[in-house]
Amino acid sequence: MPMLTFDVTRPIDFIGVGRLCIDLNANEIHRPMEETRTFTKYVGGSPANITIALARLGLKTGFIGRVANDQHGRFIVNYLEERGIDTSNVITDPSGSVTGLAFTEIKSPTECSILMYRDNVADLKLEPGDVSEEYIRRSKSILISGTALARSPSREAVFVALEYARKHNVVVFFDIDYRPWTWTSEAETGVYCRLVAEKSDVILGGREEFDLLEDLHGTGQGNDRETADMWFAHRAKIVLVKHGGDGSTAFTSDGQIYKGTTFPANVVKTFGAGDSFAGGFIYGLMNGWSIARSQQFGAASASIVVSSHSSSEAMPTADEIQAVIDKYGQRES
Ligand SMILES: Nc1ncnc2c1ncn2[C@@H]1O[C@H](COP(=O)(O)OP(=O)(O)OP(=O)(O)O)[C@@H](O)[C@H]1O
Ligand SMILES: O=C(O)C[C@@H](O)[C@H](O)C(=O)CO
Repeated sequence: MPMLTFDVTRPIDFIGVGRLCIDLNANEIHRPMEETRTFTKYVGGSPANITIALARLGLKTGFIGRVANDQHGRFIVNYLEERGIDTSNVITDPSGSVTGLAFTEIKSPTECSILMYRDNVADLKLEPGDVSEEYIRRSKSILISGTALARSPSREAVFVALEYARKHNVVVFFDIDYRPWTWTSEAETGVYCRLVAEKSDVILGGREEFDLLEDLHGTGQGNDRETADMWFAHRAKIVLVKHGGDGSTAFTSDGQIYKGTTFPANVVKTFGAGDSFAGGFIYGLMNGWSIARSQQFGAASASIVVSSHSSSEAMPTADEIQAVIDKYGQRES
């Protein structure tokens, strides 16, 4: 198995980069948004959720991002601090931007959708000058979310973070995290995500997301093996393709394939699955576990989060995840 090398002398385990937002999850589940009256507020944004997952698992985490200078921005920073996430590199944007909102509709356990409000959002105001080389140099790993590439100056800030990560041997996780709201076109998404994928050590995405990087327009028609080989020709050591309720497939640059199964869940909603999976999977890799065990840990974590109302708030502890694995057995295929 190709090992990722995490520098154990670094004081920070993991830094999330990009989106800090608010999720407003429908309280009246099994109803369309048109009939939904009340929502519960949680911290959201995929890289925020993954960082919260890893903090919950006990890693030393930090974040690089911008929040709006409003009550929601302060809610987010306070929440991260309560969770033990270092916010010294979270900047309050002074430009009058707003906090990104994700309204979630839970029509049925399988029919969920997200409605995002992302005009003039603070997270995309992140500037290259906000990214501290010293901060990144102190971390073992960083996570880039594809959505942070959707607009300048956040796009340039991501490339600066990548340069520092490469320079200081910081492991780069890239989650394609495609959200159509913030991009101008699929071609634009493909171009910028490819540039980051080429420089990343571990790439995570759904089949449709990888298709966008291969000019297949998110059809779900691409071939996982060919996808993996495309990125192994660059820098990647692990390519993980997520397949929803069908599990995931991990490819490693030494030619191995690992099929990850799912754990039983009382599904409330499907969103949050990818972020909780990523948290558990990254945690396993950072502990030096096998790919199969890391995938299993991610899948068990996801089974807990899809059975809950929130994404961030529901991120489980290592004991809670292990209890699921113990209950249902190893479920490796
Ligand atoms: N219905 C489910 N029941 C149990 N586990 C699930 C279910 N859906 C997803 N998972 C687990 O979560 C992992 C990631 O899910 P998925 O492929 O849906 O990610 P995603 O598309 O990034 O999710 P999201 O909806 O959060 O964007 C899967 O590989 C699986 O282990
Ligand atoms: O990533 C977002 O901005 C929304 C998330 O916080 C939400 O919980 C979700 O979609 C998770 O998949």
